[in-house]
Amino acid sequence: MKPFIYTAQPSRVIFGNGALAQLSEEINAMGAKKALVLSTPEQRASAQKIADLLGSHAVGIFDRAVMHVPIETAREARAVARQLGADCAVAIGGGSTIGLGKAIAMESGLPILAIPTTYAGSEMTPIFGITEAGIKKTGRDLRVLPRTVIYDPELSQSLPVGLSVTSGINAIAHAAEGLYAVDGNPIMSLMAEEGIAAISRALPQIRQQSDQMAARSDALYGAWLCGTVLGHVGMALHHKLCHTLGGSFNLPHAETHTIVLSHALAYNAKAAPQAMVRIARALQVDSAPQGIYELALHNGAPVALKDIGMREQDLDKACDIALQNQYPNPRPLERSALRQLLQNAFDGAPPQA
Ligand SMILES: NC(=O)C1=CN([C@@H]2O[C@H](COP(=O)(O)OP(=O)(O)OC[C@H]3O[C@@H](n4cnc5c(N)ncnc54)[C@H](OP(=O)(O)O)[C@@H]3O)[C@@H](O)[C@H]2O)C=CC1
Ligand SMILES: O=C(O)/C=C\C(=O)CC(=O)O
Repeated sequence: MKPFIYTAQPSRVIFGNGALAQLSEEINAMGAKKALVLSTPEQRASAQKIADLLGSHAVGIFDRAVMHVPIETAREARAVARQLGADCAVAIGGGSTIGLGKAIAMESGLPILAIPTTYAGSEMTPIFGITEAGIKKTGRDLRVLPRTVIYDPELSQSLPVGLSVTSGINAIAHAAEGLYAVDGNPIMSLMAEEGIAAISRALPQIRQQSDQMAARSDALYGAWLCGTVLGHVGMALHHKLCHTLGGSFNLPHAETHTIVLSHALAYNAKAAPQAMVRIARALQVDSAPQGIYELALHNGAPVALKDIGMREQDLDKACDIALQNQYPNPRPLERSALRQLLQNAFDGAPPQA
């Protein structure tokens, strides 16, 4: 066993069908009495349901969360929280809404209770992201780690199948990179392998029948595990590429992760053989990169960057940005191999080692 350091992060998880019924009890346990409920405009009805459940312990709803937390939205939400005297934020939705809660917490220290309905995993991490003047900055701060997380699979039943598949592969990406993280540890590796297995068996079932509760439960369980890995260990090439493509070329988050992952794993395969064995074992396939590619392909997810808005003439620029600011990665970053990786991802070609 290699030496390692493991620092557990404090968060309380309530998991199960109907777990939302415990919301008021959990808000009381946090010592909060004035919750500000957060959502996207489209999920306003869910936010209203939360406010109704909280009754006099809800002071308002802020329903303007959008992807990547623009600083203007963060400022607006912070001001509303202050005006209403909120003493906690309840975020229902995906990474965009939970990210807005984090932007409030970062300034005010308000505790967050998160109710995730996608598989992105932000609820389990102390990572925040804020976008200012077109540049997204991310960082880690324990103040933004949600205090309590309620995972209720019933709430994810309405997540469309396409989004469920790409969001699930977004979660798998956290676990896959966690398995070769420079600061990895055996606990996170156990969670990573179990998380990949749970999500990869759930996605084909969700595709067949999107409201199948056992599969929704497996997927959310996997998302919890994979999000925990993201929160505890450092990510590498795959996440860097996705942030570059999302941040500089405005590509959609989960779809970008879905397309890039098989290629990033192929790039790292020879340098991280143990991680590849564990990913393949979790997927029940022979090859980790090919297994991820087929998981996307067979479940109707996009496999080519050209199909989600990337322009071929921007691939060189994307490669240059991804090479800036060196970061730990199992295989050193080599320009020509990285450029080929991006070309393969652009074309939708199968991953090549
Ligand atoms: N800080 C961290 O640790 C992490 C941050 N992130 C960040 O989070 C964002 C991505 O998170 P992600 O969850 O993929 O994106 P969103 O939160 O934007 O959600 C993705 C989509 O899911 C839809 N959706 C969510 N819940 C439901 C539901 N119950 N029923 C129907 N549709 C639903 C949303 O619809 P609608 O718009 O209609 O609400 C939206 O179109 C990115 O900005 C990413 O950088 C991601 C992972 C970790
Ligand atoms: O960009 C952020 O807000 C922070 C982390 C992530 O998005 C993780 C990911 O790329 O899925």
